[in-house]
Amino acid sequence: DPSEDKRALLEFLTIMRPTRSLNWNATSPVCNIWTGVTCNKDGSRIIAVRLPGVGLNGQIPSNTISRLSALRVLSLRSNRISGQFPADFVELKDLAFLYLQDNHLSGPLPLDFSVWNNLTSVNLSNNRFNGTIPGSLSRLRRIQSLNLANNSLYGALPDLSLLSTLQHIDLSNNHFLNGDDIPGWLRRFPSSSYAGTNIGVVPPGDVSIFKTPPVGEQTLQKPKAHFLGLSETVFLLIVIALCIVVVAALAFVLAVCYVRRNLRRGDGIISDTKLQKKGGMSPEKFVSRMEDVNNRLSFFEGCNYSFDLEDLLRASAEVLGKGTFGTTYKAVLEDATSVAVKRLKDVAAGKRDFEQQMEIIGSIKHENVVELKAYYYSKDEKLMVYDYFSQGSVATLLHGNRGENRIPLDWETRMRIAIGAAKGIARIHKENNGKLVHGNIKSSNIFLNLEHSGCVSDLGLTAVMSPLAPPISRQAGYRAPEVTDTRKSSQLSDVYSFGVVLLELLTGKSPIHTTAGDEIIHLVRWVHSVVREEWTAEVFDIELLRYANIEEEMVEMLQIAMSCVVKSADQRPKMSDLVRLIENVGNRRTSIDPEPKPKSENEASETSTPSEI
Ligand SMILES: Nc1ncnc2c1ncn2[C@@H]1O[C@H](COP(=O)(O)OP(=O)(O)OP(=O)(O)O)[C@@H](O)[C@H]1O
Repeated sequence: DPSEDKRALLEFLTIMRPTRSLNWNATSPVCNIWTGVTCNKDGSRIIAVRLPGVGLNGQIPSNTISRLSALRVLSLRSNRISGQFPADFVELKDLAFLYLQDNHLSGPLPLDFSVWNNLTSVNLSNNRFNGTIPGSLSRLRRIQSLNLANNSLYGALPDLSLLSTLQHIDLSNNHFLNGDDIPGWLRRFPSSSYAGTNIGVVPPGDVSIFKTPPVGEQTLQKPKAHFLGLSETVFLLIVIALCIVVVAALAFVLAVCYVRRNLRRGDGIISDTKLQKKGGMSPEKFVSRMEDVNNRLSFFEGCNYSFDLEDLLRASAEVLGKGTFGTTYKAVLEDATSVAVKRLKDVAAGKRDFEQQMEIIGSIKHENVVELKAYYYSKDEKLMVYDYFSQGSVATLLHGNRGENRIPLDWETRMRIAIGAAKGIARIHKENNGKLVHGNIKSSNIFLNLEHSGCVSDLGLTAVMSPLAPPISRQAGYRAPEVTDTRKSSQLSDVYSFGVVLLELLTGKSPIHTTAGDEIIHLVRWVHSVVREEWTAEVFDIELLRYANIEEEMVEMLQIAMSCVVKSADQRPKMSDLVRLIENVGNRRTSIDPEPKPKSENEASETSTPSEI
């Protein structure tokens, strides 16, 4: 028996107190009996410890695991391990596989990865790590898989171009990772591996060109930076206009000097009036010309905004993100009003059809549908204006900031999001004689209204977009199977996407995420497989395990979600039925226990699995 390794693990066990029995007994032989432990051939050392989802709690005590100096595999995934990355893991020099995903680890990543030069696969996803990604990762010459998704890492990416063995990387949903361009080495991986980051996205900041940009730096060469700069055509027009004004002013000054000189000489030929007629356009005329070229913003009835296109052009703008249909900006107007402006790309509809669709969308006034306030259509630009939601979307609330300052989304709020979104979508489905399709339901298109209820946005755009536009991978996790085949969305495909959002609320996982084998998988498929194999609490978001008396509701909601994501569209429930079903789950609770309370420490560690209910 590896007695020294055994002692180290027993010390680890005493402090971590797993909720599942591991059969780790001081008197029993480690190599044959102890759950999750593997020894080398002669039984002299422990080489693998695999303890996924066994209810380990708290910080890994120092000088315990680190004493297993022959360890090659360490999997402590899906527990409730907190604290920083254990500094003494540097002692584990032979480590090749490290799985610490789905825990509550925080703080920076280890600075020097080169101490583990055998590392082949690292998964630290779904934790609360923050700080930058260390450049020392580039020295892992055997690394095949690196997963840092769903943390709060920020800053610039190090150059990992030397990692020729790397086959899989996932950096997604580290919202503050940035970089103007996608580095060459990252381009060989699918875009889902850096979705939800700012890599390749214009950095947030003031990008309005109408605030006298330094020409040549932020103007024509960098079309991305122009947004509210609108199109290059409009921008060019303004530059030309300014040039003509300057030339006209110069001509005016020269002419005045010339006339004055002549007058002084007593031989004045041209009067001031003549000069003005000759001098071409005055600046005022330019403004009115511009107004002719640009249509105005079309506001919907009841909208209390008083700005116009010019105000919007002058506003400072910040990129919120790039989506399927274009880029969304936060624009702050001179009176400090903030609005969200969606700048559409690949619009196929002509002006008339576009306006008709906008009228349908803008006519929906419902507390669970984000109101379209205004739109703009010109040959080069198509804009949509909404209220700005400063809290961010449900996607941000669920998967965003997982660091120290994270505010967990409690069960009550998740239920309100689900009911609100269901009502909003049901309302949309009634529009246009019951034919309107949302077409893009996902958690980044759901916000919280003033009552903290779900509120859906970004509807009805598939109808005006080019069907030839390339499918966006970020939509993939939400797309019903029939939409992948036919590229046509329907109300029943909306139900499928809504089911995925429900699964997101229940599991806390993104629709495309990584699992134990470090393979990118589909949330729907993952939930199906877990439910098929065993009803484990692993399906539910660890954050939800803090709340008492919600297991039954979670299971009911899981069943509702599963009914939405069935393959065959006609077996899915209608949105109106879903509203009733979800309300029933919520109502039953409010009549028993109005506010689910966080559990006491003991209760939390004894959480029953759905099969035990
Ligand atoms: N009204 C709004 N207030 C605050 N943030 C918004 C608003 N509308 C959109 N956003 C955020 O801006 C970002 C980009 O949104 P956008 O709708 O362009 O793309 P998306 O939601 O990621 O994808 P898609 O285009 O498929 O909907 C998202 O993070 C979204 O949540």
